[in-house]
Amino acid sequence: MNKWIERLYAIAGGNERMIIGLMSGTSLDGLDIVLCRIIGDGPETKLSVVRFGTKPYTDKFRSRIREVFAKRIIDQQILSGLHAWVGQVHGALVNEALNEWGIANSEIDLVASHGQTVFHAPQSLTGNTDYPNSTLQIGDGDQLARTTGIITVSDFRQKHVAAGGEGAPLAAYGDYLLFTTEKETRVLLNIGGIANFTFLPASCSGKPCFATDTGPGNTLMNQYMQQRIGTEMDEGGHLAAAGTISSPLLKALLSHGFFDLPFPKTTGPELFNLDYLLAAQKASETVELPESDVMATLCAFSATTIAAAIRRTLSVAGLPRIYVSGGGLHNPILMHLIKAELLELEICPFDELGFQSDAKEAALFALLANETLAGNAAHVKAIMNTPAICMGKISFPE
Ligand SMILES: Nc1ncnc2c1ncn2[C@@H]1O[C@H](COP(=O)(O)OP(=O)(O)OP(=O)(O)O)[C@@H](O)[C@H]1O
Ligand SMILES: CC(=O)N[C@H]1[C@@H]2OC[C@@H](O2)[C@@H](O)[C@@H]1O[C@H](C)C(=O)O
Repeated sequence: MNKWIERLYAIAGGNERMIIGLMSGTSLDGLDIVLCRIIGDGPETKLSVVRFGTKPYTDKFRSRIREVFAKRIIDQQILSGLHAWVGQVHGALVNEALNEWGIANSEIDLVASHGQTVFHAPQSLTGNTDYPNSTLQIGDGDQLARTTGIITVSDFRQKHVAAGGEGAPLAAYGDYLLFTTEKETRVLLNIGGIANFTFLPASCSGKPCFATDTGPGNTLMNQYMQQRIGTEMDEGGHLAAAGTISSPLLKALLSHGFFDLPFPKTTGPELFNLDYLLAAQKASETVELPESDVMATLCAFSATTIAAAIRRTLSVAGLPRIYVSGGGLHNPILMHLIKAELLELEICPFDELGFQSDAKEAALFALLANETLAGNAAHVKAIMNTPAICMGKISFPE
């Protein structure tokens, strides 16, 4: 028998696994690397974070990804090269982290890698029913397995798409296993480039959980800052704080049909980008607005759409408590606007749940890999309202 299949068989048959989860988000700040000890599986899962770190990307990495990121027309030679190169870079960063932590690669059972999303194309975005929903993550799992010598599970979103989903959000599964309680209805809001939340009704209510994107989180604000000011982000929301919200521009930004779609739904910077902003500015005759007013309006756009989406859950299972993670939590203007729109709800940082929020998304992919090894397709079906599936593709080092 192939010795790696034998090893995989032994890992799958055990009750405790050391799994490294990797997440690379749309903000391109770095690779989140979390080492999890996972005991059990399914509803019995116990996950603890052994180590966590974010390995910052170089400017070269960022600019190479931005050559293809969310663009419809690109150089295929570059995309092909990036797929392999990102796998190598991620593998090298895992090796570096393990080395710094004083942990041998041979102590790790699996790497669970999300990869880097470069294009997300649900039919709701493309309007083209000749093709199924699709989504593309690069950073090849074989490269990771070769570079680290560790069995790698990657490309999780494709099975969800193949089963009729949009490939996202996948967070609901891990959120449900780790953070559902009997009495408290919770909304786990993550404000990354795109904002999304998992609705977790108190288990005593018997209502189903679900996860959905709400629209832009930080992506539009970041893109505008990068183009107009030359900085990665509006640190502390200072520029937005200096401006005034433009009602006509906000109204034009809010007019897209995405916001009326039922849950669950997904989106990305393929829609929410500077062309989208310019079209809204033209439609509302606000092309000449000062930069601070545009930033104040973009901040209000994210806050309004996040709050409106959460408001739609309020009738389902009592008033939820909102736990916020993602970089948007560090933008005081954005948080102030969200709180102002949801005055009756308690809104607190996700870390209050006793779990480091920056490590959460990477840990969720470790957990999905754990389920794939355990063969818990039926749990996925029950929790995520999909057909019975196990997600991810398995790569051996040899
Ligand atoms: N101090 C701050 N002030 C303002 N904004 C901030 C601050 N810190 C982080 N952010 C915002 O959060 C972003 C990073 O968020 P995060 O790391 O959650 O994104 P991501 O994981 O790449 O996104 P996604 O979840 O969509 O893939 C930054 O690019 C910035 O827009
Ligand atoms: C296609 C894609 O990469 N989507 C990401 C992105 O980042 C936030 C939001 O958009 C969410 O839908 C998803 O990530 C999380 C981890 C998810 O799948 O749950």
